Amino acid sequence: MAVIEVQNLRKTYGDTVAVRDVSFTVEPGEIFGILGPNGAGKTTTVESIAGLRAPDSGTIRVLGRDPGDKSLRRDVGVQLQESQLPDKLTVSEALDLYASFYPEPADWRALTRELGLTEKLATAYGKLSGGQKQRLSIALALIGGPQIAILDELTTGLDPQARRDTWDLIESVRASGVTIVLVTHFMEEAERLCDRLAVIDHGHVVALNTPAGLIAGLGAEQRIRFRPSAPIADELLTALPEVREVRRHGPQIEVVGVGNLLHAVTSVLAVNQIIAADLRIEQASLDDAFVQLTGRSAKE
Ligand SMILES: Nc1ncnc2c1ncn2[C@@H]1O[C@H](COP(=O)(O)OP(=O)(O)OP(=O)(O)O)[C@@H](O)[C@H]1O
Repeated sequence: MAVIEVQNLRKTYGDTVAVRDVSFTVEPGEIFGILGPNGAGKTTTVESIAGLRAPDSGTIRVLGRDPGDKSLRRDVGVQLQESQLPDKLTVSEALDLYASFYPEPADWRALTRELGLTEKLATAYGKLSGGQKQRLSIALALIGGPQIAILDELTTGLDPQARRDTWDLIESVRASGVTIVLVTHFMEEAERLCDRLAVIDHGHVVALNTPAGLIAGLGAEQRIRFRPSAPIADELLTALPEVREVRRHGPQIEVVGVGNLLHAVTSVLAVNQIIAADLRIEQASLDDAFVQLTGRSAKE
């Protein structure tokens, strides 16, 4: 059974339609990504799932319950974009306070270790850097030992090393059985972490698939370049259904095509006892898929 079901969600703020018509389900134990350009409606969608916004229409079920159901506070951990704590509260005080809300809190010392916050336990919230505040808000989302964690712009403001550490943490949280909903605009993050992604644009789901499925759905061309160890006739390659074009660049051959191009080309070479030296492959990325779907780059 799906742990989150969103059906025809719609939410407006005055004249602004933030979410027009969004539907998707999240399965137990998956890392589900919500990807989209600025203002696409991602935060409004996850805030509605977290019970923080009342939809104008549509239905949401979280663990089979209404998002407003108080019993969900224990089961759903939320890290939102702009969580604010009192400036004078120290990191350890904040963790103690949040842990006290839950009957079986997670071991926050282990969490802070994984998040690189151990040295900041005595530091006041107001004195933390943006990245440290971000890491604390992730720890606070996980402290209740939730079944579902909703993380909005998880690694924004983190340096590349901290971002990678956070990815490792998210993977270990998932390995412990937690379902994760991740709002992101980092393609690398989406590709590395997410099992499935909903791409949201102008308040609609424009694609719903695995990262690999989104890329394959482009029907995008791939290019393979190599130097054959012996002469090869173009016809041997152009006869393959995957191959669209063969170009020659001096000793190098460039093959342009679709589908499982690499397998098709290397099989023909093997049959003809030709070795492909200096083989390079250029493939479409999730970024390409995103641009094709939304007409914009995620970084804009
Ligand atoms: N509280 C609010 N009052 C009025 N308009 C809002 C409010 N919150 C969001 N909006 C508007 O609703 C639309 C969707 O916003 P939302 O924050 O859900 O998008 P988003 O995809 O999360 O964007 P971002 O990536 O920039 O955070 C935007 O046009 C935004 O300006």
